[in-house]
Amino acid sequence: DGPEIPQTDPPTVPVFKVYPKKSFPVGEIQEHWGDFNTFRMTSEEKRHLDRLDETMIYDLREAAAIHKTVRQWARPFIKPGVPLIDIATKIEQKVLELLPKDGLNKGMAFPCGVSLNHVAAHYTSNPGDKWVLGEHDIAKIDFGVHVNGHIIDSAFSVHFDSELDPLSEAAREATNTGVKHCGADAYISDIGEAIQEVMESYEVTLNGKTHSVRSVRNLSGHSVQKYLIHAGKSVPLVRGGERIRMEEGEVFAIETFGTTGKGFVREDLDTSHYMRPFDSGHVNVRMGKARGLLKVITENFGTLAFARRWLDDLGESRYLLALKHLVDCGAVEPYPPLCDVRGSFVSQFEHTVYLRPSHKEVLSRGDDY
Ligand SMILES: O=S(=O)(c1cccs1)N(Cc1ccc(F)cc1)Cc1ncn[nH]1
Ligand SMILES: [Mn+2]
Ligand SMILES: [Mn+2]
Ligand SMILES: [Mn+2]
Repeated sequence: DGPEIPQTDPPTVPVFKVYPKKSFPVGEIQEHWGDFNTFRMTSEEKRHLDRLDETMIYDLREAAAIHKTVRQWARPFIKPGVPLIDIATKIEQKVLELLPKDGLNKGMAFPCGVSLNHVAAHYTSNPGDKWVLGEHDIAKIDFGVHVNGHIIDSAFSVHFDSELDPLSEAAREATNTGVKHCGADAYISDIGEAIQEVMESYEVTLNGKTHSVRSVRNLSGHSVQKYLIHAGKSVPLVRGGERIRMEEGEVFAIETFGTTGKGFVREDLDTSHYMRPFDSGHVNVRMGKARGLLKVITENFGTLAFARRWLDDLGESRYLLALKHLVDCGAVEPYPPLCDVRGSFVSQFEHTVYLRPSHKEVLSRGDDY
């Protein structure tokens, strides 16, 4: 590591050169939820355990520093009249510049989603998408950054009509409540209940009609592991979840979605997000072009999610039939946009939280959200 290099405006210096010897900013430290956890804040043994996983915490903080730098830089051009494809590609390109991109060691963990209005998640422009952000829209900007497979998954909502303020505020506060209720040994069902209570305490009036904000009941936060964006535990947004506990050492993406619609999302519109199953092992694909495409996907994305347009960036063309074949034979999983009813509006905020032995660290906390 040479001497630290000050970040430029606009940011162009890879973040590991700005912070020498892994002195990346520390995320927001919170105590674990529950008075059954007070022993953690004091015990020497727990602080000792904190120090054991140095590489992971530094990788997460580096990825978080990049997420925060990029979303601050991007905010001025997330405005009405800007094509959605430009928002997604500019954010992705800036992430790759600040890492910098290094094969499967440093990169995007999944595509930059730009989901509008009743579309809650998993929408990003496919090649040729001409859609433009509108002044009455609410956009969910959701992107992932990883360093050595350690993923920061964080998202925020952008809107322009002040009528939508309570809808955005509801998700922001519900997510912060979820984050606050995280802790080693905390029940994920208790978190869901706390989230729903805050979310549904908000109401929003649109075109003279007042709605109580609802939690989307079939979306959830999720545990995260190395190179695996959803690691098996889901954190519900409503009461009545399973009595499953969070555990020390786990990383969670805590995300909440508020809606003026049904509070239930279905898959709709064209798929743009894809990901190989983590446990897929070797799949023998008969169709030649599909076999070649699977090789490109495995080499460039591994078990991380990718966008259809990223295949074009790699020089692939006329790949849709081969991609469909890979989906049909289970070699690649599609993640279509998740939509509430048309005409409804959905908001989202998301943070990545690390349950360290002595404290929890809200890695993606910035001074924006
Ligand atoms: O809805 S999920 O599939 C999920 C699975 C189990 C519990 S939540 N998903 C993980 C994911 C899947 C595919 C992607 F391309 C990107 C992410 C949550 C999420 N999407 C965006 N941010 N966080
Ligand atoms: Mn403390
Ligand atoms: Mn996300
Ligand atoms: Mn997530």
